[in-house]
Amino acid sequence: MSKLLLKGAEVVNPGNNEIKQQDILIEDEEIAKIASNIKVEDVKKMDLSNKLIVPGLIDMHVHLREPGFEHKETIATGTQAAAKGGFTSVACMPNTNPVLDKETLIEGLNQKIAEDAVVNVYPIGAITKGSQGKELAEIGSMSQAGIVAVSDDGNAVMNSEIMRLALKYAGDFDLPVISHCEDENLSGDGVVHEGYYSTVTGLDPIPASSEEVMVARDIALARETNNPVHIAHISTKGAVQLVRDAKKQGIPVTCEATPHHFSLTDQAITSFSTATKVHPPLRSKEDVQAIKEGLEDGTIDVIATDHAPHATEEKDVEYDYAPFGISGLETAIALINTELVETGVLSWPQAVEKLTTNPASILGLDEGKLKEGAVANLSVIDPDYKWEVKPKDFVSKGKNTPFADEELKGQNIMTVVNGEIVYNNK
Ligand SMILES: NC(=O)N[C@@H](CC(=O)O)C(=O)O
Ligand SMILES: [Zn+2]
Ligand SMILES: [Zn+2]
Repeated sequence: MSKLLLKGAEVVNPGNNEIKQQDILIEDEEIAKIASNIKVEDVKKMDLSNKLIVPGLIDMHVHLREPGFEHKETIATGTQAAAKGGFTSVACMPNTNPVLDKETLIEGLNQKIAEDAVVNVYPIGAITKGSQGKELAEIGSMSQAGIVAVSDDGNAVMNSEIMRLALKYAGDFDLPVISHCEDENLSGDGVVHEGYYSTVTGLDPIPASSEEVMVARDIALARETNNPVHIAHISTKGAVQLVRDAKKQGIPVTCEATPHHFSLTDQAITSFSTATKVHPPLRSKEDVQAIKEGLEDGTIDVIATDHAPHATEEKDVEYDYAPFGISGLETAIALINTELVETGVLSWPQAVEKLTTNPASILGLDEGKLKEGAVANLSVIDPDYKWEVKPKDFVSKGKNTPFADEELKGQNIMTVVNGEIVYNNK
């Protein structure tokens, strides 16, 4: 039996908002014991004092790009980036080529995951065939193949009747619908948030209403069907308020925010760097403040990276022509620590809840808790570690980050998946 004893770490328990100094003993793939001062013989020991141990983090929104866009990312490189970032599980979006819209494609992906992934990967299936928004995809049979949600992420489901049917149909299989909220007519050819900085840069604007009308629509559909909708990458003040009000009425809606949307405002676009081009666009100072308030008061359930890697040559073009997306897995923990924990917006247990138990409950995963007898999925975070973001050091193929050369504090230093150390920088 292989045994590993993690000694003296600050163990973060999201459930009861506490941090407690404890040892954790891992035997094979299980957490055998959590207690203070565990004494055992014949064991590999690691001193982790002043480090945090958190339940394996779950990123419920990543783009792994396989099949079809292997030049941007693969299951191998994307999951290695996840492991480095402290994530032991990711849910991957179906906007690949072909779009993951049927059982055989999910089965093919599962095969690839079994061969190449270093962390747990849960596929998300498309809502509509080809994510074209016209006809429902084979949600029922994809559910047999193990998808954890459906989404046409990257595209809006513009037809409200299709979205209503999707909610009902997905509900029959207990699958949440993850909505990329964007009214494509309002977005038009826009590339940045509509406001002061779109005016001064002359870049084409995307109004906040493009997101908000769809959030309002999806809330109405969730109320009517009583099936859960999860709003991806929420980014505006108005959208946060809509979700807050909906939750008060008991409507089954949840939402997530990304690190880039709580860390950066649209001022960043004045660099004209295509690394700042993302869907939804980086928003105003007031919107960023509202995201932080939503995280703090629980309106925003989840922090997810929306890891959207693109090849350097694809981003190395004029702003209008670059693809939307930010490579996020390897900077998430540092941004959460720097922007939310150090500033008092969230405690570590509160942040960890949005990275473990909350996404697990939305996706129906039996994960996200450190407890004896559970599979050993955990990460070790050094909250004091200062480092500079160097995209060339990313293990993701996507070097597209707007945080290049920034000094951040906090980083994941070790990741354990199913009892095995898959990343170690201790
Ligand atoms: N977020 C992005 O800017 N891009 C995503 C699609 C998406 O999440 O909508 C991508 O697949 O590149
Ligand atoms: Zn999206
Ligand atoms: Zn996405």
